[in-house]
Amino acid sequence: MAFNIKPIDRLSGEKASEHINQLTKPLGSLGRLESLAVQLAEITANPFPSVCPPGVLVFAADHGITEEGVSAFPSDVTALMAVNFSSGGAAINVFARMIEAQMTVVDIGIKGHQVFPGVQACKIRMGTANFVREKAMSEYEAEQAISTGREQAAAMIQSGVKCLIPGEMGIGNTTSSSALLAAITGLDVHAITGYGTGIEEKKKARKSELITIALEKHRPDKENALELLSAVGGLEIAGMCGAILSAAEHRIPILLDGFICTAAACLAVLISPNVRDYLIAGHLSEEPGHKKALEWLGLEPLLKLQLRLGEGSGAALAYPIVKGAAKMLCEMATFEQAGIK
Ligand SMILES: O=C(O)c1ccc[n+]([C@@H]2O[C@H](COP(=O)([O-])O)[C@@H](O)[C@H]2O)c1
Ligand SMILES: Cc1cc2nc[nH]c2cc1C
Repeated sequence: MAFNIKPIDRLSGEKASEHINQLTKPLGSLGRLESLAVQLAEITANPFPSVCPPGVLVFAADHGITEEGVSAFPSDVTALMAVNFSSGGAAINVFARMIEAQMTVVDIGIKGHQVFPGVQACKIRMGTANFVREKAMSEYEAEQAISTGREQAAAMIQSGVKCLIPGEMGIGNTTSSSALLAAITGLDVHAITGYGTGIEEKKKARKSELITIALEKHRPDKENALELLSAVGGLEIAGMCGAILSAAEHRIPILLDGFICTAAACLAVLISPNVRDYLIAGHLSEEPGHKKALEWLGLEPLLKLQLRLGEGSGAALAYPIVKGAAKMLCEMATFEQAGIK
């Protein structure tokens, strides 16, 4: 599993930066939009980048750990939401239409034999195993899920997508993401574990306890993404990790969503550290571990809207800001063009 991710192109960034300084506005007056535009130039190796059209790629899978009562919802909701994605009624369908995004939904490990119309059928297995009892999946399955994500993103990019928005759906996946991040960052499990879909205090305490037990049991190497995914991961998290790596390989910016998506990005950075510079944090989720994950990556979120939905929703909402940064760089007049001395 080799990924060829080049460093971002500083020269294109410098050219973009010089151009921004000649545009008809006080120097630096577009604030973070300016550094974002420079980052887009560096990612794409083009001083005049475009992020249109965006592509939303949603991975859905189930989690064996739900047997332990770690979510406010039963795991059947993952399949029910896959049907909702098919019929266009989920929040991400609405936001994807709003930003004129291409959208693909991938069943990478939903429990059961149901086939979802319009959803890519790429099941690696029928949900993960309960990771407090046994490993969530084999390293081979983790690798297969990463490859699936890579292929799905490559297909989207092939069809013209210029900005990747990875999304997910998976009841129980905040437990998996907290376990992954506790292992990666070495931070206290309690500080990284939250209410997910909205569990009560007692359930949250049990959730932290289960994560601690699982990490003690499997002791994954904190720098080995495959070991981490195999021990306490999720199939949709592995899929997003592969999609993120693929976008970086193709010099396509990646707009991150919430907690689970950011956990996948941390794994991608473990696999190939250059990925970090291709990431843009769309928003800050209510899940407390998200702030820690963004700090680990060194990223500052664009929006803070108290979202905790997932699906790629927060990233889709942040997309117009990213598009605004690229459009400003490409379309504003310079002082010379406008005849202003
Ligand atoms: O994106 C986030 O930050 C986020 C935070 C909390 C929950 N979620 C979504 O809720 C589900 C996981 O929550 P839970 O409580 O079942 O672990 C999953 O489908 C995620 O998409 C997503
Ligand atoms: C209804 C519902 C929709 C979701 N979308 C992402 N995670 C979700 C969790 C639930 C429970």
